[in-house]
Amino acid sequence: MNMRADPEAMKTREEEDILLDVRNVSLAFGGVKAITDISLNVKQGEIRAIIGPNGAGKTSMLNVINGFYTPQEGTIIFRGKERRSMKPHEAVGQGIARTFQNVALFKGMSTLDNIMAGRSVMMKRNLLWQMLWRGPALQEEIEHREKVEEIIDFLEIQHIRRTPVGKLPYGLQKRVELGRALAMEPSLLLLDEPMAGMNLEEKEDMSRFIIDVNQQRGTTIALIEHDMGVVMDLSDRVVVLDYGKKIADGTPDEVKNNQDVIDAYLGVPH
Ligand SMILES: Nc1ncnc2c1ncn2[C@@H]1O[C@H](COP(=O)(O)OP(=O)(O)OP(=O)(O)O)[C@@H](O)[C@H]1O
Repeated sequence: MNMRADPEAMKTREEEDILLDVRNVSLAFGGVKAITDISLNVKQGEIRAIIGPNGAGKTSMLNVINGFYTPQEGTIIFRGKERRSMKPHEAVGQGIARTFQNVALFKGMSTLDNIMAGRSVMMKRNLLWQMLWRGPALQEEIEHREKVEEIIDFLEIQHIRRTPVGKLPYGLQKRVELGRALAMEPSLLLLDEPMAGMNLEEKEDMSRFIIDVNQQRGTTIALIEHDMGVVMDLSDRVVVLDYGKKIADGTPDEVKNNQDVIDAYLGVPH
């Protein structure tokens, strides 16, 4: 049978490609509608951007995806399974990790320990287990440390491994935060404004690492970013929100030339 000619087979293949499917989600805080009936999906292996003017609902959407907020309406299907409510720590267990708009690291701890802290969510052995069975627990810790070292090499931050992160320039702090999220080995990595507050050189470095994470580690990425140049360069597909609604969804070129998007950014009333 010619698979190309079979619409059902093609549909199934497309569904298999979808890692995250957000369907008709609405979220309100009291009377404030942060998200109104938004559907979007993230395909396996892509870099997906969520953009829009201030207050458009981007962060709310990221918080819905990672389980921090439970929407009043709609469904979320991740890796083919529907879920309605989930705690953020469960998101990590399911393979979703994120970074934050303002760096959220343990400032007094070293780079190494911060990334190790990300890894600790994956450690199976609890304290009692470690006391009773030192051998296997030690072996497990060695394996986790090897993974952390691999991330430190990958992000080229060997030279700051012992430095307390509070003493690092902002761009490097953001890179350590990326490392901590990678330590969770996510299948979906959420980045909330990864370039915020960075200078041009730091932005170029971060862009390169995001592409490397995607291409070399095969991690699917969904990101919020205000820097349009970065978004258009990095993303495979872009969804545009405005006043909590989806106004466009497509390739960077399609979105760039969409009149609703141009109007939203220029502040044209609609
Ligand atoms: N916890 C909350 N309580 C009440 N209202 C909220 C809350 N979080 C967001 N909102 C409101 O929901 C709307 C969408 O906010 P959100 O932060 O998701 O937008 P955003 O696109 O991420 O904006 P920005 O680019 O400024 O970060 C705004 O009107 C905001 O005031």
